[in-house]
Amino acid sequence: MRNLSLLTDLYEFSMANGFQHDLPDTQATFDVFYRRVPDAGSFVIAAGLQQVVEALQQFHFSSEDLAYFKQLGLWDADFLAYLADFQLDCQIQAVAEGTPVFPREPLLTVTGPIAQTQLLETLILNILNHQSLIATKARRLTFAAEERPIMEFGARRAQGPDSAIYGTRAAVIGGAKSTSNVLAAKAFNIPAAGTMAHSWIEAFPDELTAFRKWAERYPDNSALLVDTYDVLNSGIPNAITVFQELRDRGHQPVGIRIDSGDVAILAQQARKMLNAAGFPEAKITISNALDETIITSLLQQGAPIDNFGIGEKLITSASAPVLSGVYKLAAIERDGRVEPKIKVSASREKLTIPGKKQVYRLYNVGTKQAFADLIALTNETIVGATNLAVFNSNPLSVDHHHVLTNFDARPLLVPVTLEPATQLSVQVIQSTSQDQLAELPRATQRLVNPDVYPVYMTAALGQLQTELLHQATVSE
Ligand SMILES: Nc1ncnc2c1ncn2[C@@H]1O[C@H](COP(=O)(O)OP(=O)(O)OP(=O)(O)O)[C@@H](O)[C@H]1O
Ligand SMILES: O=P(O)(O)OC[C@H]1O[C@H](OP(=O)(O)OP(=O)(O)O)[C@H](O)[C@@H]1O
Ligand SMILES: O=C(O)c1cccnc1
Repeated sequence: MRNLSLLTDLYEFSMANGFQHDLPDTQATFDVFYRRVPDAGSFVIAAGLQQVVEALQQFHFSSEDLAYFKQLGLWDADFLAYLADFQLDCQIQAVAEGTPVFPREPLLTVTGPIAQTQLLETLILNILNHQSLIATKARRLTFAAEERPIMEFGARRAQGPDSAIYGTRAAVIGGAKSTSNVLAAKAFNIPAAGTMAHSWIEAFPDELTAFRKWAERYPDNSALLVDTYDVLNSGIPNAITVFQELRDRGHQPVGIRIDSGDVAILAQQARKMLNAAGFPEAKITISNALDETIITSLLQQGAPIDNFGIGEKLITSASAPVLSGVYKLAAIERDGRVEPKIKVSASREKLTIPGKKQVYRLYNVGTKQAFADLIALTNETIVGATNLAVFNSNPLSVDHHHVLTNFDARPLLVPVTLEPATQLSVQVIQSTSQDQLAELPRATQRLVNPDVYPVYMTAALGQLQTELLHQATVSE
């Protein structure tokens, strides 16, 4: 496992050095949250916690790191000695991977000595922002595909090895069923899947020979790529010939892949031809720069597609390539006294929510129907109450005050162990993610103009935010 402890911005070290001197014995709590959902969706699928845990388990500085720091000449000997003996002493709380999370609510919190918590900012954001972005994109694609299987095909177009490997992991959390990426398949125990490239077809004297050679070698994995020359006049007729030969030898043909042209029309024609030839069970896979808009359109056109192969638009989240998750100071603590902190900015949207917090998912009583989330201070007790006054957590909201009645509340942030522990498989994460999505109002999940899901703050938290905002603006 790599040590990623230097994968950070220089200023984190510079601040940590200063904190060691100027704020000794000070604990801090930072929150990770985001403000805007990529692709104008309504939620993000949280992903990457496992890799955060692994990075933190490894967090230390080697003798080469220390030699490099010395050479930089920026920090004093005390701080270098502190880094040499570095022992991470932070507590992490986080939502489970695969949880749909909404703007402004913390999906991970870090509490510990302020120098340490500051040092972790960039690394934690790097991991969570990437995987959550790709998991969210995969969820959109899965929604568009109406749960038809998606094969992740993006390794060749990902932005380098890490984004291919961890992007694939995130894609499966978001709903992809298999991957062509062998390293990711092995690392995360994901089904490895694939068909063939055009080069296979081109390398033989003709298409029929290429299909036959493939079927001889892989009689039970005969997904044939039919668009190298002419889908309707050559690709499908040749595939049918080979499927008949396979059946005569006692094998079940898998299907075809179409990778160019008007894939709705070609899939319709292909379905008719395969059915007429006695292969109604042969699957049709489509690929070629697919995204959720194209998939929605293809299904609206009635294209009889069984599987989607999706590469570049998934692995790079091409239409929305950034998730701007942030890491903001929520509180500091000294001599047992907690001091909540707020960041006021010229843009009201960027006002942070102060204090040590918990996030609750609220359900209609006795049901699994979630109707809102609630951010509360950790020292508040949230039970299914009648008449709980709350504030909208969106500083731009107009309907600021609400009263909630009769709900069940489930806390989302749970303690995360940094001790070695059994990992959940990505398939289990995918399936619990789907269960959690099923709890949300369906209209929050649609791809275009989804309903806004309310995220409230308790009255105590709302008042704290208002007070701190007032103090900060008065003291300016
Ligand atoms: N019926 C359709 N409706 C909507 N989008 C489609 C349809 N058929 C294909 N597309 C999409 O349109 C885009 C362009 O398709 P086209 O076949 O022109 O691709 P291309 O990459 O230019 O062709 P080629 O792969 O042969 O070079 C692709 O993203 C493809 O998935
Ligand atoms: O378009 P994407 O969503 O990224 O899906 C992956 C693409 O990668 C392959 O094309 P490529 O031209 O690289 O190789 P090929 O010869 O196998 O078609 C495949 O045929 C898809 O078109
Ligand atoms: O197996 C496939 O069909 C495949 C793999 C990667 C990229 N495009 C297609």
